[in-house]
Formats: sequence, structure tokens, C-alpha cells
Amino acid sequence: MIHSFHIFSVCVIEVRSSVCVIEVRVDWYWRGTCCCVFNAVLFLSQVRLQVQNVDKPLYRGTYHCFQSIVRQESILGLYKGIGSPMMGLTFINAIVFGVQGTVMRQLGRDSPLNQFLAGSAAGTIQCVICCPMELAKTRMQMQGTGEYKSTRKHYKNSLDCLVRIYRKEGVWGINRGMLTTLAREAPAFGFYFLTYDCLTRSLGCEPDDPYMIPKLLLAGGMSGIASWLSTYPVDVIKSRLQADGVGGVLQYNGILDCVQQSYRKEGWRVFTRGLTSTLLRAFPVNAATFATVTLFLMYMRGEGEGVKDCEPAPAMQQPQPQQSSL
Ligand SMILES: NC(=[NH2+])NCCC[C@H](N)C(=O)O
Repeated sequence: MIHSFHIFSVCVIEVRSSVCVIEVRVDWYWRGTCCCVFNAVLFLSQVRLQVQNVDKPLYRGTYHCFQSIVRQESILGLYKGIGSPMMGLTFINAIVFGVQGTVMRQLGRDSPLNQFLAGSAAGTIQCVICCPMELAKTRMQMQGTGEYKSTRKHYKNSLDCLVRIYRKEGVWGINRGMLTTLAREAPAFGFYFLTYDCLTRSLGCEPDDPYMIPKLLLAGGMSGIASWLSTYPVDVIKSRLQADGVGGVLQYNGILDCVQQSYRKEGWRVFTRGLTSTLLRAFPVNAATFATVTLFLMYMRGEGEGVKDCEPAPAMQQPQPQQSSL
């Protein structure tokens, strides 16, 4: 059910205050499952490499990380922490594309600055879900490894993790890392939509173009990579702050202390830890996400098959009220 919800979220677009949903074909169910599993497995190596203790490193790189996890925690170890993204991504994607479209309509003019501002607004609002979701994911992924071995069975699952943190630390506790999440997501989503808008315009993604879908996939994948590269160092600090305390001992006294300790111990390279697996994941996941949403919006604008006389619009332009017929 959660897998279909995941694809459902990419198809649920807020259009003119009415939510329209297209039929989700069965084969998209399995694409959603693969997308979520691919997402979670690469998210796992990203966090493990970002947070591991440099004095006693467990992993030498992305591939060694996969090998070690399969050998020490079985193939199921790769799916640690999959629960929270499976639940959270449903609502995050729906919020992101709904808010971005609404803000673009409010801003009126489709310009690069407005694309960046609308994306930043979407990235800021979705942090309400993204921060607790990534806190649970990070803690589930880190428990039972390295110096966290003693916490092997501390949390039963992602929901149990959030409930325990809430009972012990209240609302502040489940929003640990919110400042760094906002510092990462607001600019990242601005670049996410700005890059996609610029690339789809320069590639000329027109409905009657035989290469439209490959161009949409390329533009979406590059937008995901550009957005992660834009604020990746902030993501490393966020992961370290959210993992802090899993073994019971708090290592950092806040964001600045985490930055200073990390840089002092490991140099500037610390801010690229886990970047390979992040970029390996960012391209296909965002290629699929943006292509699906764009094709859906084209369908809603009546630019689909057989409709040739309409004026091609920017890829992410929302349909006019009279076109939203669902
Ligand atoms: N932190 C970011 N780069 N956010 C923008 C991309 C978000 C996208 N849902 C992904 O997970 O790749």
C-alpha cells in the first residue's frame, strides 16, 4: 500500500485548489517499489559514510560499504531505515510539487528568480515532514553499527524511534536537526526547480519532440544532482547531528561545534563523505520524479497525444482552471 502511495504522491498534483489524481497503472506500483528500495539502499550508504568515526572507519567507500553491510547484517541490512522514507516521501513529493505550483501562480511571472523562490518555499514547507523522517531514518540506519553496536535493538522501527524520542525529548526532540534541514532544503529545492526549468527550456522539451522523454529524464536527473551538490556539506552536518546520541553519548554541542570538530578531525574532505552514493541515487530518482510530474501536467494542459494545436508551455507550468477536468 505504501509503495503505491509513493507513486500516488508523484501523481497527486494540487491544481487550482482541487486535487486531481490520474489512474495509477499497476506497473507503476513496481516502479514505485524499486524507486523506494533504490532510494533507501543508497540513502543508507550515504548516512553510514557521513557519520562513521574517522578514527575507526568501518567503510572505505560506497561499494565497500555495501559489501560490509551485506556481509555483517545480511541483505536485509541494506533496507535499514526504509520505513520512514516510504511513509514520508508520499507526502513530501505531494507538498513539494503542490506548493511550487501554487507559489508560481501567486508570483504570476514565470522567471528564473520566481522558479528559485517557488522551489525554496516548497523546500522550506516540506521540512516539517522531512526533518522527523530523516531523523528516524538516520537513527535506524546507525543503530547497531560501530560504536553504536550496543544499541542493536534500541528502536524496533521508524515509528517506534519517533515515539521514543518524543516521549523522552518532546517536540524539540523529533525536530532535532531542523535548522540544518532548513539550511539544506530551502536553497537546494530552489536550485532543483531552477535547474529543471533552465534545462527543459534549453533542451526544447516540446510535446511533439520524439526525444522529449529522454530530455525530461536528463533534465530531471541533472536537477537532482545540482540540488544535492548545492548544499551537500550542510547535509553531512545534519546527518551527524541527527545521529548524535544514538550510542547514548552526545558528541556535539550544536551546529558550530559539529562543523569545527568535523573539520578539525578530518579536514575539508569530511564535507564530501557519502557524496558518490548520494549522486548515484539523485540522478535516477529525480529523473523519474520530474519526468512523471511533467508528463502528467502536459496531460492536464491537453498537450498529450493527438492534441497538436495548443501552445507548448514551460515544462512545469500548471494547467489553466478550465483544463483541470479531473
Ligand atoms: N536536498 C535536496 N537536494 N533536495 C532536492 C532534491 C529532493 C529529492 N526528493 C531527492 O531526494 O533527491
